[in-house]
Amino acid sequence: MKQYLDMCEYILENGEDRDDRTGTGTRSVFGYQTRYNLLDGFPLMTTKKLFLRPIAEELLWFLKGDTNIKYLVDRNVRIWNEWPYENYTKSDDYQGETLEEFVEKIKESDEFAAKHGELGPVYGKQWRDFNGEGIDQVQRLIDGLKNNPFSRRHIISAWNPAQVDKMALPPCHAFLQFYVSADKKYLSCQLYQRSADVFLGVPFNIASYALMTAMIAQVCGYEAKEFVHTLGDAHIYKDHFDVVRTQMEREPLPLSKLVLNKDVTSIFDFTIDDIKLEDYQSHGKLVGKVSV
Ligand SMILES: Nc1nc(=O)c2c([nH]1)NC[C@@H]1CN(c3ccc(C(=O)N[C@@H](CCC(=O)O)C(=O)O)cc3)CN21
Ligand SMILES: O=c1ccn([C@H]2C[C@H](O)[C@@H](COP(=O)(O)O)O2)c(=O)[nH]1
Repeated sequence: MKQYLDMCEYILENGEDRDDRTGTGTRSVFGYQTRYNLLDGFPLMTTKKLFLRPIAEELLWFLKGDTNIKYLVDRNVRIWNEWPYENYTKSDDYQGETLEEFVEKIKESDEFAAKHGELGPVYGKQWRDFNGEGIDQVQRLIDGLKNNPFSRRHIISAWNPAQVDKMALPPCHAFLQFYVSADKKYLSCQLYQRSADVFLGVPFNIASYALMTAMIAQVCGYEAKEFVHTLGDAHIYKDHFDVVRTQMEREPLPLSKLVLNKDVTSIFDFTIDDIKLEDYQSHGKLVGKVSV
């Protein structure tokens, strides 16, 4: 995934240093596009070790229309915990619990999770029930891809101006479009991501949408071809500069292969056991702090 490393280099060399909402500070460029040919292999980063499981669990959580971290916490996926915790520390119920203690309470109590594990109407809600009006964008997408492949309206939007204020974090990967090849063999996907944490978030986002494209392709009778990733504010947090430079010194390795259970015919029927990665090779893990 040389494209990704080239992007890191481009940002470090050409970006402007800016303050940001989290207070960490970033180096950032506006507008950058990378393309991943899914026929070459599955684009899970090879220059640092990642696991597909949390990424796949998060995608299944979106597809369920779920917006409470309990589903993720129950499966030991930690990536969304900081945001409800932030809100909890500001609530009347807060008794000085650490993040770990908070997560333990989410796991143990449905009631606590219902009250404090909600992220608001984030991705899953907008995908499956846009604006709370029963509009299932995923189902419409699937129907459209099957029945009207050459439509230019194969869109999913997580960006909902009427509800962004109610979300713990407004959607970053916000606008998706799909495209069927002229011979009706291949499906491609483009994502517009308004804000991109290039070290932590972007490797997750690439793998997540590559996986989603493969799942949608399977249930619609296509083969996944290309993922086009278009970024708005593409930034590297200051406290990631060193790990990113380390990563840039590493040679990309051959890509892994995604294997989906071929018996699944509805996008809503996939489970984690239907999603397997083969021949994943990577360099060692690289750790960076997540800015909240
Ligand atoms: N600043 C920031 N960056 C993000 O990427 C981000 C947010 N905020 N807020 C919402 C979500 C949460 N995301 C996250 C959060 C944490 C990791 C992370 O820590 N990844 C580790 C592995 C974690 C694990 O496997 O449990 C990594 O090595 O990539 C990744 C994406 C992506 N998003
Ligand atoms: O899927 C995701 C979700 C979030 N991010 C990053 C991008 C930014 O660094 C933060 C969000 O902060 P905003 O101030 O709302 O832009 O999270 C990501 O890269 N991928």
